[in-house]
Amino acid sequence: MALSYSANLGFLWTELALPDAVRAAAKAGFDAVELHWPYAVEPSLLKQALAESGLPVLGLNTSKGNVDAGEFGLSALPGRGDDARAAIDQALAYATAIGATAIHVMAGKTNALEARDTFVANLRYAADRAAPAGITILLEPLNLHDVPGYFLHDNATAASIIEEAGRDNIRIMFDCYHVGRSGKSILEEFDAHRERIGHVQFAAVPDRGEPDAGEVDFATVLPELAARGHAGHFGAEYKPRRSTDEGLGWLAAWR
Ligand SMILES: O=C(O)C(=O)[C@H](O)CO
Ligand SMILES: [Mg+2]
Repeated sequence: MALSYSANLGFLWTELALPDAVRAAAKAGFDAVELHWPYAVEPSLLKQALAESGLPVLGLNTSKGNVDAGEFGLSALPGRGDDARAAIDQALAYATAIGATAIHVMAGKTNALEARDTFVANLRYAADRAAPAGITILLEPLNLHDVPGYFLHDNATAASIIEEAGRDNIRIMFDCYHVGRSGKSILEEFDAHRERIGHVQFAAVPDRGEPDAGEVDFATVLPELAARGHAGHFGAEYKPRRSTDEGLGWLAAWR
């Protein structure tokens, strides 16, 4: 079975302007692109590059908030409802302008008692506004080594939050790197939450470099995830050890 790969342009070709990174991903043979925080780029420039390349754009993230204050997302932060909803509106407007099909609503760093209720309310807000445009809302557990204090750090919690939110267009962004870095089995976690998974990402564990090195044998794990039911793209969200182009041997080898 041929797998489809998406280039995460938050990490790949970061030396290029975003529209040129889209062109580089197409030239390298990727099937799609996905973004982190594209907001500084005029959407029409991105749209033009996407149209030229013929690649779909899968998703983007809501704003991190006040980075200088250490924020990494807003949607689970009690008392920040206006900012969280503004970030969701911004993401929806940008996604609609470029034709992106999903938005990762970032929870943020908090251990407040009201965090879960706050996150559920903001996810419902996002899902209800995204539904008419056919956009999926993603939530992503991040490992606590990389993002200490992040509210959402395991798939079981993500699944129960989705259940509680009660909207059909909310899914888990299943990042194999975060699962592996948390010391869990990628296949077992995938099986446990398969019905709720909307997108899959990957990178070497534990260094987050190219996926053809490290503790996880992605050359067999990714086809196994496809065989177990993942029909979508696999998002290459890794930090190249040297240049992006020098590290693309895996893409040709796994085709
Ligand atoms: O860090 C990740 O794994 C992500 O996918 C997010 O977009 C946040 O950086
Ligand atoms: Mg990820």
